[in-house]
Amino acid sequence: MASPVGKKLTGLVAATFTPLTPEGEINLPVIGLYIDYLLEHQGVRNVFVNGTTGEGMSLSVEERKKLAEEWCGKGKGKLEQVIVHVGCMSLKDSQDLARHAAEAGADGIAAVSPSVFKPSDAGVLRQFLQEVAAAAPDLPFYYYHIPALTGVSLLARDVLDGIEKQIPSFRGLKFSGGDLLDFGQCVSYCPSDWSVLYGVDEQLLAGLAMGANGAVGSTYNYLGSRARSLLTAFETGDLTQARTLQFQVQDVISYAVKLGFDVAVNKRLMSEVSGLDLGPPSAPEALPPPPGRLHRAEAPRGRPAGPVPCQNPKRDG
Ligand SMILES: CC(=O)N[C@@H]([C@@H](O)[C@H](O)[C@H](O)CO)[C@@H](O)CC(=O)C(=O)O
Repeated sequence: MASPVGKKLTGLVAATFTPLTPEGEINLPVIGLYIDYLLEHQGVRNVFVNGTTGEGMSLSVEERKKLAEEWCGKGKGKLEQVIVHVGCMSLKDSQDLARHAAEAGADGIAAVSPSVFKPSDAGVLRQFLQEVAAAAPDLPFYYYHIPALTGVSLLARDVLDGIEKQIPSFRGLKFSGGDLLDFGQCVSYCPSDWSVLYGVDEQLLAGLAMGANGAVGSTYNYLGSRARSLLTAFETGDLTQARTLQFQVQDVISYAVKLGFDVAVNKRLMSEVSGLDLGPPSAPEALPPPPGRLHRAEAPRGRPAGPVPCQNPKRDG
C-alpha cells in the first residue's frame, strides 16, 4: 500500500473518461488500451479516476469500485500514480470508496464537497473531508475544489486552514477554478511536500506562474503531449514558447466550446483523437454530435479548416 509520504504528485494528470458500452455499461477491457495510449502517445503517467470527466457522480458505488480496481490493476508498473476520486453525496459511500481504493492499490484519493446539502462553512467541509480521509489513513488525500460544479463557493484557502492538524494524510489540492487570488493563497499556504494542482487547462500557464506543481485535466487525455511541452517551456524559462503552446490548447478548447463542450463532446473528441471506443456519456448528458463532426466541422475562426490540431495515432501513425 502506498504511504502518505509517497512521491509528490507533480506534472500532468489525466482526468480519465469512463469507457461505456453502447448500452451504458462500464467497458473495463478498454482501460488497459487507454493506459497504453496515455503513456505512448501523450506521455502522461498519472491519472485521476472517477472525477468529473469520468462522470463519477453519475456512476454507482459498485461501478466506481470496478473502475478503480481496473485502473489500479492495469496501471501497476506502468503508471506513476493512480488517484481515485471518492467524493459522493453520502459520507458512508465516500468512506466505503476510500477504503476500497486503499485495498485496490491506489496511490492517493481525493474528494469534492457534497453539493446538494452544501457545507455551511469551511470548518464543516473540513470535517467531512477528515471523515473521508480517516477511512484510508495511509493514502495521500487531496481536496478537489471545483466550485462551478459543486456550487460550493467557499474559498479553497479557507478549507485548507489548519487542515494538516485534522487530516495527517493531507497532501494537497486540485484547484479547478479561475480565482487566481484564492489559488495563489493556497500555493502560499501549502508546504513544499504538498501538491497544488491546477485544473483549468485553458489557463494552465497562469496556474504555473502562480506556483502550481502540476495540473489535472480532461484535455490532457488528448492534448497531453502539447501540455507537457508547455510545462517544459515554462520550466526552462521560455515564456514565448509556453504562451504559444497555451494559445494552441486554447484554440482547441474554444473550438470545442463552440460545439457545446460538455462531457459528451469531450468524450467524443477523445474517442476520435485516440481511436479508443469510449462509448456514450452516462445519462443524463445530451447526445454527442455525430461521429466525425469534431474532426471535420469548421475550424476555429481565422484558422484553416481541417482536423483539430491534436496528435492522432490513427491518422498520424
Ligand atoms: C469542469 C471540468 O470538467 N473541468 C476539467 C477541465 O479539465 C476542463 O475540462 C478543461 O479545463 C476545459 O474547460 C477538470 O478540471 C475536471 C477534472 O479534472 C476532473 O474530471 O475531475
